[in-house]
Amino acid sequence: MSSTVEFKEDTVIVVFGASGDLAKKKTFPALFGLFREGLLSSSTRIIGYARSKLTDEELKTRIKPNFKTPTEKSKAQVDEFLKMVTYISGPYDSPEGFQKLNSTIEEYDAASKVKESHRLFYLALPPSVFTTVAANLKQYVHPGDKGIARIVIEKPFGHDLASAQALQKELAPLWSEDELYRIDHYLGKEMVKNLVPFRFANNFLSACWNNNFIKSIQISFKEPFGTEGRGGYFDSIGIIRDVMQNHLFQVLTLVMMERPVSFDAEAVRDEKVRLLKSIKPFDKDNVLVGQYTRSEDGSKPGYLDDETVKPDSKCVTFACLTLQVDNERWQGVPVILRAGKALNEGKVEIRVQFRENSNGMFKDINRNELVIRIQPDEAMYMKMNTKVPGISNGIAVTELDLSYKSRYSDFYIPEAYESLIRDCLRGDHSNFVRDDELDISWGLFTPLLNYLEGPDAPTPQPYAYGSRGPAGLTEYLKKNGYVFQNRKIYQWPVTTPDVLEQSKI
Ligand SMILES: NC(=O)C1=CN([C@@H]2O[C@H](COP(=O)(O)OP(=O)(O)OC[C@H]3O[C@@H](n4cnc5c(N)ncnc54)[C@H](OP(=O)(O)O)[C@@H]3O)[C@@H](O)[C@H]2O)C=CC1
Ligand SMILES: O=C1O[C@H](COP(=O)(O)O)[C@@H](O)[C@H](O)[C@H]1O
Repeated sequence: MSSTVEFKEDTVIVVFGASGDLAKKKTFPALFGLFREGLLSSSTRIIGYARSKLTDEELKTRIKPNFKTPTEKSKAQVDEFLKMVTYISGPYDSPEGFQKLNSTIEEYDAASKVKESHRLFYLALPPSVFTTVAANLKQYVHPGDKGIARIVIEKPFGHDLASAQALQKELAPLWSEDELYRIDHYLGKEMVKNLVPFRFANNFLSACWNNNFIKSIQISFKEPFGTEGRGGYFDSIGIIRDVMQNHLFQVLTLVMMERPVSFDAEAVRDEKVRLLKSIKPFDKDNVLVGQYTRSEDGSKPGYLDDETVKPDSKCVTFACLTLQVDNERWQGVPVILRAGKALNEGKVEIRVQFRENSNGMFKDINRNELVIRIQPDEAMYMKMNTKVPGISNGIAVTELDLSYKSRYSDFYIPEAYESLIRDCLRGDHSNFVRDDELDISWGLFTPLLNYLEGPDAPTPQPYAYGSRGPAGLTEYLKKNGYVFQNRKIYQWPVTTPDVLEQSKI
């Protein structure tokens, strides 16, 4: 059966791990969001499944507070949506619950007289039970030739190359790649989804998107909070596994891949894989790692203050890596990946710096820089050198600015999970991770992680909670090709004459 069949009326969605945090904070609110926007049919049946003994009403009470209800109409939609939700309590590792689930779905299908059963299984579960649940679902709840089943799994897809391959080996005989949807929620973010159209639908960009014009690329993830409350969990993971190997690498492939032959999911993913294959092994001597300490004012704890963390932990909560893509388009362009927790702000952005203007008529002219802000407040701005307005002949830095808040104030931008669940219902794999992407990215990260977690690991540089990162950061960025713009001649949002006056030809 075709993988691109769209699931519409009478679809059954089962959320495993329904009693957990992810389901409560992301999965159910996303389903409600789709319903609210008219993108989920009211004949959909949603079944929560978990081990906890809960009634339908208890599940509903638990999930409801996280629903977004911006209008009076949407408040009224909550009860309507909750009528679609029921709960089954059952084990993950034995047949009973799965058999009950199957008979419940069969009853729904019979009542709605469906010709073909459409079942979406969402595993909001820890990796320790992924394969057990996947196996039981395949055996007891898959509709076989009576319908189509899709299964969504959440990261982590392994801890290193060997475990990722082992997970894949267990899943592959059960669920075909066509049925499997590996979520990386960054692929559902508006600005990330925009990368392909932005890059390939603008001819001027295509012409300069290469090493003849681009000097460096930086992809940066900053979070203003630490691991408070989940340090024990984070300790064996670290920031590189947590956000770089997955989220930032997904962004990187979309920024740097070649033009796919079409929007077809496999065409896009083939190009991502080709790009990944061109990345050179990381240079372990060109890595900056850090771990946060107590904030300067003492109000926020250091990483090691968490009792669930080993007192001598070398866990990396901040990392900066520089990689090279060894192909004709990108040879010689450093790509800096930067990620950290407990920093001075929350921000995820891509910065593309262009080569300096070679014309000698200007002095100290700034590089053009394209900033694509993924969050908060989606925006794209291109820093340009222009004449100071008025009588002056000075050159000033200003920006061509696309701020979504003002340009698209009336548009509804879905949450990442809404967008991805919708893609899954439509049978569109473009924004999901394919198995071979994992092999290559883990193949690149595993030697680096082995080094950082091995006997010769460098001690992470301390940085205070709430700072920009370790002291060596600015130097590191400079050494690897990112030039910090001259702040004296650039102000946002208002550029006043006295600022502009500072730069003259
Ligand atoms: N459409 C919009 O919303 C627009 C908003 N703006 C806003 O204007 C402000 C300025 O924007 P922008 O010029 O892009 O600059 P940013 O303040 O975002 O910083 C530019 C870059 O320089 C780095 N940096 C910051 N301080 C230093 C330092 N002391 N030494 C070395 N590197 C440093 C930043 O790293 P790090 O992140 O670590 O600080 C970042 O990579 C921002 O608040 C931006 O959001 C500008 C244009 C359009
Ligand atoms: O996967 C993860 O992502 C979040 C950041 O997601 P965002 O959508 O809020 O940017 C991060 O906090 C978490 O540690 C990580 O596991």
